[in-house]
Amino acid sequence: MLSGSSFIYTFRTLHTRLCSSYVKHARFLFDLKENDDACRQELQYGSFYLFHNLSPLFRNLGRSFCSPAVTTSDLKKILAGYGKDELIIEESVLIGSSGLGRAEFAIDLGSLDKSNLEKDFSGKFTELRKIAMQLTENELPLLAKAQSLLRWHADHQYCSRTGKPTQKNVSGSKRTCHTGGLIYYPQMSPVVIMLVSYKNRCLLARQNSYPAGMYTALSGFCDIGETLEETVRREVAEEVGLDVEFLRYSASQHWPFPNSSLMVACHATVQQEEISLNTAELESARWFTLGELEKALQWKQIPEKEKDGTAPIWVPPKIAIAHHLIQEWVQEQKANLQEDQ
Ligand SMILES: NC(=O)C1=CN([C@@H]2O[C@H](COP(=O)(O)OP(=O)(O)OC[C@H]3O[C@@H](n4cnc5c(N)ncnc54)[C@H](O)[C@@H]3O)[C@@H](O)[C@H]2O)C=CC1
Ligand SMILES: [Mg+2]
Repeated sequence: MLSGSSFIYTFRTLHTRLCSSYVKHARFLFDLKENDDACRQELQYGSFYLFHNLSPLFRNLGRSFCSPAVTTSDLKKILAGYGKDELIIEESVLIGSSGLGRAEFAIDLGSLDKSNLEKDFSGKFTELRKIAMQLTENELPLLAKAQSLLRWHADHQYCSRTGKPTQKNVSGSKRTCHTGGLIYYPQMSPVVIMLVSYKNRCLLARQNSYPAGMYTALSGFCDIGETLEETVRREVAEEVGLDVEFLRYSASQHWPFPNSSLMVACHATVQQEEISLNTAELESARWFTLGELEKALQWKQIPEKEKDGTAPIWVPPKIAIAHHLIQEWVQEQKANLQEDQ
């Protein structure tokens, strides 16, 4: 067993090692983002995640799926067959770096024939949303980032001031309108998601577009000029007519569906039970007990309807930050109950 001081030493050494590799990684990516020559050079040795009209390529591995990272030389060989090797520079975006310290890129090959590409790369281009629940915790954020960045470039081909085409830098971290001297950077919309609670129950809601039986935490886009705290208070007032008393930050998540949002998750308490539902926004909202939520969290896939046609209550899957908030609240309630015993 480690003594106190050697434990601290080991922890510090480990921490330093982790930090220095993290710092190296961050500086490496910073250089590639800012320096076109360095990024062009790295494009020779990187790996590529392939997309077709924003759908990533997947290979079926029997019980799971993976999105293969293709090397530059393999990609070059195949693109040369289409007479399109220049796409590597024109269309690639930098999305991260591998454990081996090589850059990772994403490229959308939407201008080429989809079924031929699927044969060439032995996979299928599949909508990310359809397959998201089957991906690992590392794979989904990387593909979500890649898809969001590729979508942003596809949607920002022209300058909104001059109407002239914009040019991507090599890494794809920005686009420039050289006529107007304007630079555009990829954007995410800030969204708050809050699990409102009152005493020992919490509030979940559903919109009529949600799948049957699914309830989730309240959420809403930030209006321009608002702080996150103001958005939480306004959205809760707008959607269910309650006044937030206390707010506690929990975590955040990049959410690519349907567009790139930065989800900021928190717990909020209110001092009033009576809900006044805004039916223009929500189909239903109600208070849930600990027992109901424990049950709702147990579903690993969308539950079948009951014989009488009613849908069991379920909550978003683990990939959604709403799941994390609900899970956190359940753990806290259980801990409170244990303390009271
Ligand atoms: N990852 C997660 O756990 C969850 C993610 N979400 C995401 O949060 C986002 C916001 O959810 P809602 O409650 O529907 O928002 P909301 O309550 O603000 O209502 C949506 C409406 O806000 C307006 N709006 C204002 N700014 C907008 C913008 N930048 N982009 C799009 N619409 C804008 C539109 O009229 C839209 O119909 C959605 O994209 C949804 O997918 C929602 C719940 C769970
Ligand atoms: Mg909302």
